[in-house]
Amino acid sequence: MNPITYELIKTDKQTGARLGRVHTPHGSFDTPTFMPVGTLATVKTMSPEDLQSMQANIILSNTYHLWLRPGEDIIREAGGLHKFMNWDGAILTDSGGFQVFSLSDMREIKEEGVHFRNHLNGEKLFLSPEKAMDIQNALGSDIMMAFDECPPYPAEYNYMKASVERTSRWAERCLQAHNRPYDQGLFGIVQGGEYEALRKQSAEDLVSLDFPGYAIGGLSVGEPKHIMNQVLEFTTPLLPSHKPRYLMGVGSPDALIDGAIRGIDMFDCVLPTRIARNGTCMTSNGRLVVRNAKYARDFNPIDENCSCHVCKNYSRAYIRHLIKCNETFGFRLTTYHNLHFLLKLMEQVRTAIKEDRLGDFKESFFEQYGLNKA
Ligand SMILES: N#Cc1ccc(CCNc2nc3cc4nc(N)[nH]c(=O)c4cc3[nH]2)cc1
Ligand SMILES: [Zn+2]
Repeated sequence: MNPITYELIKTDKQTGARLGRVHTPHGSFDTPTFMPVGTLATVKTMSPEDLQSMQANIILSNTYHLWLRPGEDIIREAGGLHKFMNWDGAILTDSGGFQVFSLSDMREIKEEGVHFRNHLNGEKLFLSPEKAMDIQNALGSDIMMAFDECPPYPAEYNYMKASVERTSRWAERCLQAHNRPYDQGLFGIVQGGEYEALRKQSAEDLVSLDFPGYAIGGLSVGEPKHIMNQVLEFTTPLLPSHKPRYLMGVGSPDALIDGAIRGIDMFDCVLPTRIARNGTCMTSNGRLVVRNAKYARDFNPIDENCSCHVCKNYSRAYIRHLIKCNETFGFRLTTYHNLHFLLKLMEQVRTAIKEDRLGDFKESFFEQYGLNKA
């Protein structure tokens, strides 16, 4: 039994977008979809009930962070991450590769794994493909990510080539070490930077290992938007059409639409939750910085086109007041709205695919959101 299966329902006649459905041991979800990020076993300020009410059905958590705090043994003893955080939807865990490279200094990449310092206390640590799999097995996530290197942008061709080849060897080691193939899915992560030949090499290496799904890594690392779109255009066709494709770290409305158009099924990003905590909201008319003084007496909802309970019951003036006073409830309200906004956007994208009009939807959304039509 393959724990993670994908059903391709239809493709959009106007673009390369696809409507699908992913099945996991903790439920199924329609794609394209957005996955809220819950790095430390919580989507910051959201309860599982909040997430259910906005119809989130898969969230992310993180191997590196949970390994450091509270440690995978405690989560294993709790019966796994679902029990520990009281979430019965699907969970995808990132493998820690990206966090090691983005959070800690004194990194030393060797064939066996990465030596680095704990970003919290400076102690020396070592993470390998095998260790990353052990931790994710203890967490019991439904979808695990292979341990990879996410090189910086830009990176020299020769460096990137060596890195891709090592990431492919690490992916094979992850498959060997993955001891719960019957109730956890392991996704390979395609690397290769902006280089078409290396993306091809990475995709071919990983497709030959027959993972149940594939992530496109090494993007959303500071490259210009058109580079990301180009990489997607020549990478997604290299991946099997009957398996899910996950673009890591992408979460702005325009990038979600552009990614879906290029055949991506799953997205995650801390953007909606992070900007919410500094009082910035996503709305159908673009970003709204609700902490600005101009909203002090504005008793309208964050977004008059939004049906979420925050927009039905609370005003910009009230939310601004809470944020200015650093009241946690204020962050709950902006976070709930932002996540609902992206989940609703993906529902609109799925409907547009159903009706073969995603290209038209992009035009009208970009127009109203105030985006150029790049
Ligand atoms: N606010 C905010 C905000 C903060 C960070 C980001 C960039 C996130 N980008 C990103 N996450 C990633 C995770 C990844 N994980 C792994 N294992 N491999 C990747 O190549 C990878 C690439 C990523 N690129 C975007 C918005
Ligand atoms: Zn709302």
